[in-house]
Amino acid sequence: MTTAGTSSLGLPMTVPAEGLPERVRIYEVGARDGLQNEKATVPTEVKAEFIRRLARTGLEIIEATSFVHPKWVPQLADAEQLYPAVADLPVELPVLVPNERGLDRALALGARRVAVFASATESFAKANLNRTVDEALAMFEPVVARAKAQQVGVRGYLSMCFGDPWEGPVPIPQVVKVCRALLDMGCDELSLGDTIGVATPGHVKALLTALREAGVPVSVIGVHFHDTYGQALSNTLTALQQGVTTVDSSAGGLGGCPYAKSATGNLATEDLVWMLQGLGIRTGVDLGRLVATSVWMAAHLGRPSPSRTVRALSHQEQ
Ligand SMILES: CC(C)(COP(=O)([O-])OP(=O)([O-])OC[C@H]1O[C@@H](n2cnc3c(N)ncnc32)[C@H](O)[C@@H]1OP(=O)([O-])[O-])[C@@H](O)C(=O)NCCC(=O)NCCSC(=O)C[C@@](C)(O)CC(=O)[O-]
Repeated sequence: MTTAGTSSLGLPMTVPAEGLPERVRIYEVGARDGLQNEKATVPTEVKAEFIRRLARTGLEIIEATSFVHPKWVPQLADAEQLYPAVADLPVELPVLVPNERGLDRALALGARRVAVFASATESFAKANLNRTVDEALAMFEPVVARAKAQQVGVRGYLSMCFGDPWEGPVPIPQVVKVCRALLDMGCDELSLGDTIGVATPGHVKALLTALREAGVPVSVIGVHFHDTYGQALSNTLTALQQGVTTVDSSAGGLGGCPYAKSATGNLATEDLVWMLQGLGIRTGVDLGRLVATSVWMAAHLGRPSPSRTVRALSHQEQ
């Protein structure tokens, strides 16, 4: 590989190998996916400061919160207070909205990017949205239509794309069908969720191949891996080799889903940035600042970050 200077940490940077992108768009989900699962309530001001610090690392997309029913996700019940506290940051701040009620709440605060969240399996659709897969899609249709009419960007998450804790391995055609439905209703982009972290690289390649064959352009696909079996980075690399350039991750590896048994932390943004830097792929993120932010957040949560990179680099600094 050809070298292209050194990274901020003094590591040799390489030019991306053939078949890998020059830049990856990191979609940071720590403040939403990460914090939605915390047992102890995180004060709104701490969440706002977390998002401000994340914005100073160079991250350009920071999912802020969810406008869901507060009884379903009590940890994010402060969305009305949090969103205005960060709305003036010079970054994109998407929010989750499950239905028109959620969209109304988000639009009232000036949100410009929203995300609906579907499931590839009936069990998770019921557990997470109290709906069948089709009923959930019907609930999203007016949300997407109204958002698009106001030039608000819409992401379509799809959970349980690989395995489901109740149903086991998820057939690829079932996943492709819901992806198509989300795109056909007008979603601008998809995020393929390995909600419980059971995917492996071969499965990732097979799903991305099937989506390509079904006419889904890879440019609209993002990947969202959890690290239960330590496969999140391998899965990400496989996705990049298949042409994906949007990767979801969570600062410090925070995360999990309150409605999915065995969902563990997301791919840590630091681990992702470390790998991408080593591959010579640009992200715009300052890894040192990001590690400091996750160490700061971990202190508030009262436990160390599970991210290997956070642990390695924060030990180096001591
Ligand atoms: C979809 C619902 C609301 C259905 O929940 P439901 O109980 O069926 O709601 P409903 O439509 O029957 O309405 C019942 C009451 O809730 C109110 N209500 C209804 N909607 C809202 C709202 N938006 N905001 C505030 N209030 C709301 C509504 O107004 C009504 O109030 P009432 O008339 O009885 O006084 C519920 O199931 C819900 O909020 N679910 C959210 C679950 C969630 O947020 N899960 C985590 C996100 S998904 C995830 O983490 C996975 C992901 C994305 O990261 C990717 C991956 O890893 O796979």
